Amino acid sequence: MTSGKTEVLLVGCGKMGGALLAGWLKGGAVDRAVAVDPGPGPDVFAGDARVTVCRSGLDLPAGFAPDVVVIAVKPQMMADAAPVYRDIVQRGAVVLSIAAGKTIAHFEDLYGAATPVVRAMPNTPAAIGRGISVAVPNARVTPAQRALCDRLLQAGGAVEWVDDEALIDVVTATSGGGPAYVFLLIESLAAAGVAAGLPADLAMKLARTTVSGAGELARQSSETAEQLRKNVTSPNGTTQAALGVLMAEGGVPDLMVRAIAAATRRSRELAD
Ligand SMILES: NC(=O)C1=CN([C@@H]2O[C@H](COP(=O)(O)OP(=O)(O)OC[C@H]3O[C@@H](n4cnc5c(N)ncnc54)[C@H](O)[C@@H]3O)[C@@H](O)[C@H]2O)C=CC1
Ligand SMILES: O=C(O)[C@@H]1CCC=N1
Repeated sequence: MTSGKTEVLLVGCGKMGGALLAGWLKGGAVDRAVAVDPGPGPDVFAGDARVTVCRSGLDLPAGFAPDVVVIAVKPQMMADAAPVYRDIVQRGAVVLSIAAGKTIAHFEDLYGAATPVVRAMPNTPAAIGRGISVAVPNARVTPAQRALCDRLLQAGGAVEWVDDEALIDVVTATSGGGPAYVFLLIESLAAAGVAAGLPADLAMKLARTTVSGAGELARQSSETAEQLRKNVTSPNGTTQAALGVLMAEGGVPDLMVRAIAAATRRSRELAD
């Protein structure tokens, strides 16, 4: 922090890092950001005077001492991307990682055991301020650093903090990847409508509007999801006929358990 200003180093400015940066700039959470990415991701921010784009971590502006280093590269790129920031982290920055699987211990090994690290898992609705993140700090994170990370994550929507890092793998499986499951629902609903005879554009409009409308209703309503489902389901009606298929053994509830277990396992594998 320079005279009360918040300075961020963003490592990886792709879909998730870019969405977060857009939110920080829009909400004024960040006064200066240096975005490092060898690809075109940060180019859309080049016209913003608060943003400096670097193609490599070796080209950082001289004397740059950010308050926080946000790690937003793919876990598979971590070994290439992250080590170069050791000096800058050791100057006092908190590390905020949103990478799937990579543990707090991974960053302590990389940057030193005394490094303050927050491991967080956001999701892509952060791009419209409607995401949700879950974060866990290590013991080195000061209250001010935690508050800073909270502000940065809040630019993308809601934030929850937990103490048990193992939960982050399950969060990754549930809300991190969750938007993809919902988009698959839209795709599947539209394709099934087409298979049953609807024109493709009408089927997609019905699927997209129904899923987003139901999502908004779930957000605004005080009723449980189960009750909202029952409100649609007339006894012995059409929805009940469909749910008899979707909720049968091996149907959506069972599939979801298997899907979340598979993603959680994968998150744990990505730790290495
Ligand atoms: N996409 C999603 O829904 C979510 C992704 N994440 C996590 O966010 C991280 C990034 O994922 P995405 O944004 O989806 O991927 P992405 O591929 O869109 O972005 C990654 C960016 O890193 C850049 N990059 C590659 N090597 C680099 C290096 N050496 N230095 C700096 N930048 C480098 C790439 O050019 C790319 O722009 C991953 O660790 C992922 O687990 C977390 C939550 C949700
Ligand atoms: O698929 C992934 O590995 C990342 C983490 C959660 C969403 N995307």
